[in-house]
Amino acid sequence: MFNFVKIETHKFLNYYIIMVSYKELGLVNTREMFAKAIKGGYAIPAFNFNNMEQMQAIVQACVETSSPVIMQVSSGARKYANPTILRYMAQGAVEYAKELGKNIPIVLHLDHGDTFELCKDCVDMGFSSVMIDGSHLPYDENVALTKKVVEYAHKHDVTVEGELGVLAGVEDEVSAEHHTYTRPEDVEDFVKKTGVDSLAISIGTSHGANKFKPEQCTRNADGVLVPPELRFDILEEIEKRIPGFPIVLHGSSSVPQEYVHIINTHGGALKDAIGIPEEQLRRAAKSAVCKINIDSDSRLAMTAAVRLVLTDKPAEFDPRKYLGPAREEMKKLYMHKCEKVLGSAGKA
Ligand SMILES: O=C(CO)COP(=O)(O)O
Ligand SMILES: O=C[C@H](O)COP(=O)(O)O
Ligand SMILES: [Zn+2]
Ligand SMILES: [Zn+2]
Repeated sequence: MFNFVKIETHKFLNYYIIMVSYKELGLVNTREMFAKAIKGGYAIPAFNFNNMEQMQAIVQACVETSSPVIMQVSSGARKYANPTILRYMAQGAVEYAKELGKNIPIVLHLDHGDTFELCKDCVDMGFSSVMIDGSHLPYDENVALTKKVVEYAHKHDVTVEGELGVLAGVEDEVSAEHHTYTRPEDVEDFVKKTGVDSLAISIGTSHGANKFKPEQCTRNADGVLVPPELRFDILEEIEKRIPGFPIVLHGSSSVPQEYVHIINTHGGALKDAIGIPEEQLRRAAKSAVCKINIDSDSRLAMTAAVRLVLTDKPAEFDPRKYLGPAREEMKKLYMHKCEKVLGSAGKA
């Protein structure tokens, strides 16, 4: 019934873990989801989670809006929450969605996998999708590593996301104004040689809450900072070279200024927090972009809600009294993304 994987960690002692297929957990891979999203002109939300409140908020929001969803975990999340606990949380998410009355398609995805071993571990533990991010490597090494992951993952019907081009910002230790945009002339070769199911590209987004410096922005009539536009010309060129191929956008938080304001007026100190305007994400979602990654906005929603409660009710010390409102705020944010930005609402 069970498949055991032997992990040799010691000369004399062998450890075994139970291999699970994501299908046994009620999860789905991204194949059908992406095909429908490209045809329908919308994008699937890929929300990161690290804890129970985020998981619950994602499921509640996607059930209520009837949206398919990709729940993703980074290696940092695996370290923070423990890999086994996260896997059971994803399984719990599937059961929770049913309990809430809707069997929405849920993908459990590894975000920014950096080694073959990590990706293999996730496939063996029941992930239905993995990202191998070789974007920082020389091109040929990125191809070789990605191909190796694809070969293993596809044996288990797990889909794979690769990446070409370097996102500026925290991830790659390059400063916010330096991007290495994806070279459209590489994408066809990369997709053909590796067999990946989707491709993350770099067209001006970046990770975190400081995506642009104020000097890179202009001001609109209301005095609000407007960042430079994403490189839609590169996206269009990529679409021409690999028509209908699923494209992924990382670093797509919008950094809602309401949250930044609440945080900064309740003891916080966020400086120059600027994100991707929603209008540009709406435009991207209509194209071959079929997965949009959002993590920072959820962190901002949670932090704003917690700061509000702790400032306004300094005698409060029951975590449920601040994590509960934080969960409610994240749910509102996720619903907004599905309904008003990505267009995934009603597509489950
Ligand atoms: O790309 C992301 C996760 O892989 C998240 O991006 P943000 O930091 O813009 O939310
Ligand atoms: O891509 C980065 C994601 O936002 C995950 O971030 P993390 O590595 O801090 O968990
Ligand atoms: Zn990357
Ligand atoms: Zn990312």
